[in-house]
Amino acid sequence: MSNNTRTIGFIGAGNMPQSILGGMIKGGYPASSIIVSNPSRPKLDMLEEKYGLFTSQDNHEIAAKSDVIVLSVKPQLMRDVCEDLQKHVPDLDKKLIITIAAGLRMESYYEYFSENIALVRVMPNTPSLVGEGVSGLVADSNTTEADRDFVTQVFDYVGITIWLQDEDAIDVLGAVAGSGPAYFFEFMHSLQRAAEDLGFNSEQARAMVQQTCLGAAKMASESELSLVDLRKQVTSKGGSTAKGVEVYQQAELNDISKRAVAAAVARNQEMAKLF
Ligand SMILES: NC(=O)C1=CN([C@@H]2O[C@H](COP(=O)(O)OP(=O)(O)OC[C@H]3O[C@@H](n4cnc5c(N)ncnc54)[C@H](OP(=O)(O)O)[C@@H]3O)[C@@H](O)[C@H]2O)C=CC1
Ligand SMILES: O=C(O)[C@@H]1CCC=N1
Repeated sequence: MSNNTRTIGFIGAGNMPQSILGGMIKGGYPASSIIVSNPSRPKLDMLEEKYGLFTSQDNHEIAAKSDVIVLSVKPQLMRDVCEDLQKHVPDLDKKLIITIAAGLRMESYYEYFSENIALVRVMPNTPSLVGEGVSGLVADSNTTEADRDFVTQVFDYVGITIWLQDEDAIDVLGAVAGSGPAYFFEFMHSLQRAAEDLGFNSEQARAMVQQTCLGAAKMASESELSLVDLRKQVTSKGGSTAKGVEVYQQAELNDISKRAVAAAVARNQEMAKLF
């Protein structure tokens, strides 16, 4: 990729930017072109030590040094952080701005900065750290094709990229894939606890759950069969799996997933109005 390396500066060093930049470096993006700011030192010290990144507690310094700024703070802090950058950092409309915040609409960023910024909204997820992320992307009309190619390349390093037509779709992708790892961890933990209740120690219980999950995900991604057919392959007629699956079906798993996604979409829409 490196015919297209730009200095990329993360504003905020929390879980999500750590997953993205860790995955980028693993994938071969030069660590010397990744810089990070954060108010407190511990995460910055870790990033310096682990990857040799340039870091600063000063958002202005990182934004000024960047060709591409990745806004990586919580939605409720975004207005303050952006308005402060707008006041102190020159030429923001000559840089590419990426935001990974959930919910907040592009029109909010035009309000914080100006309507001239080139903006891409990305909704990533934490498996980016291990190169298995999902990133939904929407760009505004101020971005160039080269900008969009750059963003695709960056997020291809950390998983799959899905360009979307509009911001409503990014809210839905966020509620399925952005939040999704938490749903799977919740489910895996419940299965772990079920094994523990029946006598397994937590180490064995976790090992069998996580390996089963990994195996199932790998089969799903390598198979041409539908998820329903893959499930049927495990479910012997008159056997034990049918009994277990029946319990999930009777508990209306489809409805539970539908309600979970709808609740997360609603919160994204709410955050767009609140902050
Ligand atoms: N986590 C996830 O799975 C996903 C998160 N996102 C989005 O990513 C964004 C970041 O989330 P996440 O990384 O999980 O959050 P975290 O809570 O892990 O991290 C937030 C970070 O922001 C830092 N911070 C606080 N104030 C400022 C400031 N004024 N300037 C710069 N940095 C600041 C905090 O620093 P300190 O430690 O010093 O307080 C902290 O390191 C959010 O907008 C979220 O919507 C999107 C998709 C998935
Ligand atoms: O919980 C959140 O708001 C963020 C967005 C998707 C995952 N984490």
